[in-house]
Amino acid sequence: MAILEIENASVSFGPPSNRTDVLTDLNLKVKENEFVAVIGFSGAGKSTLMNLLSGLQKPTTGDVCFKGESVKEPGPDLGLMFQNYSLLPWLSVVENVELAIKAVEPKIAKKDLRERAQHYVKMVKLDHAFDKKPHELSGGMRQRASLARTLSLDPEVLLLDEPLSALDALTRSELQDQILNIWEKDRRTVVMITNDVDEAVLMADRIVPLTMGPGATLSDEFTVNMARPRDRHTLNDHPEFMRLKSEITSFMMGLNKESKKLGGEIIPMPKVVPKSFAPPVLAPTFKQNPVSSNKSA
Ligand SMILES: Nc1ncnc2c1ncn2[C@@H]1O[C@H](COP(=O)(O)OP(=O)(O)OP(=O)(O)O)[C@@H](O)[C@H]1O
Repeated sequence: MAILEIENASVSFGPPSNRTDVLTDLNLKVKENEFVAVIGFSGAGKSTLMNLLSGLQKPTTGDVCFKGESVKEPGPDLGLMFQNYSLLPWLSVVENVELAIKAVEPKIAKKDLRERAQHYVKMVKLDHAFDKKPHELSGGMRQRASLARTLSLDPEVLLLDEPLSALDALTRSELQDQILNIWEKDRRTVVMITNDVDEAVLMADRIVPLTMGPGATLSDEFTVNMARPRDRHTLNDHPEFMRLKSEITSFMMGLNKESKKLGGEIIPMPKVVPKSFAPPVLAPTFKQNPVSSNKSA
């Protein structure tokens, strides 16, 4: 049975007279302990999809179910890590995590609260930055703090919205490994949004492409039949990795071409002719150069 399921869902914004259909006919079944990557272009509706899964966004039609029950609102079982960290700037790393824990366990004792928060901060290897405020952290450290905060809710499903998008290649690899370690050790279920094909093949069991918007939908998935742990250093010699990478990349490029063909309506611009481009004539403000005036004399 699926732990998380989207059934024929769509999401539209705006009044009927000016409606934007962002997602249409979505169907997805995520099994317990699975790692599913959703891959899509910028603006396709990836964050809207994550909001839908987490209960932050209600479907316009259809349903989203967690363990067979309709998801009505966000809750600790579905832990969403946002793309833009969203840490509170006046709180330290450990206090940001404490705030999340207190939201689900308001009566937790102060000592337990600190211990629990520290446990998650250590898990993402930020021990050296317990008391630092977000502005004192690098982008990668903020991503880690944000991940620690999501993990501290102890969610059954981790919903990661492009968690590594703002990172340089080295930090990105390091955090990919940390997410995989946490997933493997705690056997959680993960749905991760990414726009990086290599990352999706390295990390996921299944990769589901999101087509281009408006009215984006999930297309047929790619199954990653590669044993774990996957060694990033030898991936480029792995025939299955190369095959999948090439197939997914061609598929995504095909989507891009298709959407350019469809979205080609050209709106004619009104013919506006400026009166004049000539600069205004200004009165001379400089004195005549005495040397040149001597020469001409
Ligand atoms: N609350 C809203 N009201 C109206 N339109 C919205 C709303 N939220 C999202 N949209 C529109 O839905 C579309 C998809 O947005 P979304 O943020 O889900 O895309 P995305 O794939 O996550 O983009 P990116 O990769 O750039 O973050 C965009 O055209 C956006 O303008």
